[in-house]
Amino acid sequence: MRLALTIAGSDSGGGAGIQADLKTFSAHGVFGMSVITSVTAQNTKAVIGVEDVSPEMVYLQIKAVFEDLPPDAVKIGMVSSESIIRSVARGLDEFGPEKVVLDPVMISKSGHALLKPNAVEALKKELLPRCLVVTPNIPEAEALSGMSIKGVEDMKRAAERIMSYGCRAVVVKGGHLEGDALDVFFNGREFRELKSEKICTRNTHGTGCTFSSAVAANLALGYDLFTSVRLAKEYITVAIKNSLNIGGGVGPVHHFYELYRRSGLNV
Ligand SMILES: Nc1ncnc2c1ncn2[C@@H]1O[C@H](COP(=O)(O)OP(=O)(O)OP(=O)(O)O)[C@@H](O)[C@H]1O
Ligand SMILES: Cc1ncc(COP(=O)(O)O)c(N)n1
Repeated sequence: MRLALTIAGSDSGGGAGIQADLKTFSAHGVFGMSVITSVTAQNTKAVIGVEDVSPEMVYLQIKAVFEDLPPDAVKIGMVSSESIIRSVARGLDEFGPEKVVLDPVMISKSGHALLKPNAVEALKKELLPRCLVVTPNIPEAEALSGMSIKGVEDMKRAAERIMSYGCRAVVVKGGHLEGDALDVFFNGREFRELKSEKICTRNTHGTGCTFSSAVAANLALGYDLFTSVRLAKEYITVAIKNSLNIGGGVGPVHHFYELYRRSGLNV
């Protein structure tokens, strides 16, 4: 059995964060483990409360997992504050996982800040250099690169700037731009574009969390980095196509559709 760890925030509504990550790991047949950085009270409509876990407790969860169940890949999502970022960096340094995927979560789909504005610099300095791949959406890539992004050429320039912080690859996700859902992969040598048709739905809660944890699951399964990203793009596209119209706001993507379909169960 391959093992994957998510270090992220809890979403009580089950659509994003830790909950989306664990569902994604299970759908890939990978054993999922979690380090909870923050507890959010949220649903499809809003985030109504956020309480951070103490930095020491974040570190202890990492230690407990690595000392007994060393993961084959790690995904990092919401890390909220500078002190939590430092605890995660301490854990990564101590246990040295090679395959780390960072989804630099900043703002929820419902518009709530999930990263303190003064923590962006810590994210760049402390976490980017310790990651194999970073997967920002357009606003996150703008914040990390300090440039505005209007199209694919800007996505490529931003990816180059983000690489300069020391990660080994970047995927700039284009879900927030008009037109096709086009993502740009850059590994410092070549750019590759991953394109799918834009699916017309408002139910896209948790797309970024799901995409990055699918990349981590594929890395844990032993695929190379670009194959892991390409398979994750296929996974998120099916998950959005079958997203769930539940709740009164932005509904979640559907993780088990492909699994159910293959096993002949009705969904
Ligand atoms: N409507 C859509 N149709 C098809 N693919 C989409 C759609 N929206 C997003 N995607 C794809 O989903 C993945 C996640 O991209 P997105 O830009 O939504 O991330 P995100 O904003 O970080 O998500 P989140 O809001 O959950 O943090 C990317 O591969 C993107 O191309
Ligand atoms: C705990 C947590 N982590 C990440 C997101 C981002 O997901 P989205 O942008 O789809 O709201 C979220 N809403 N909550």
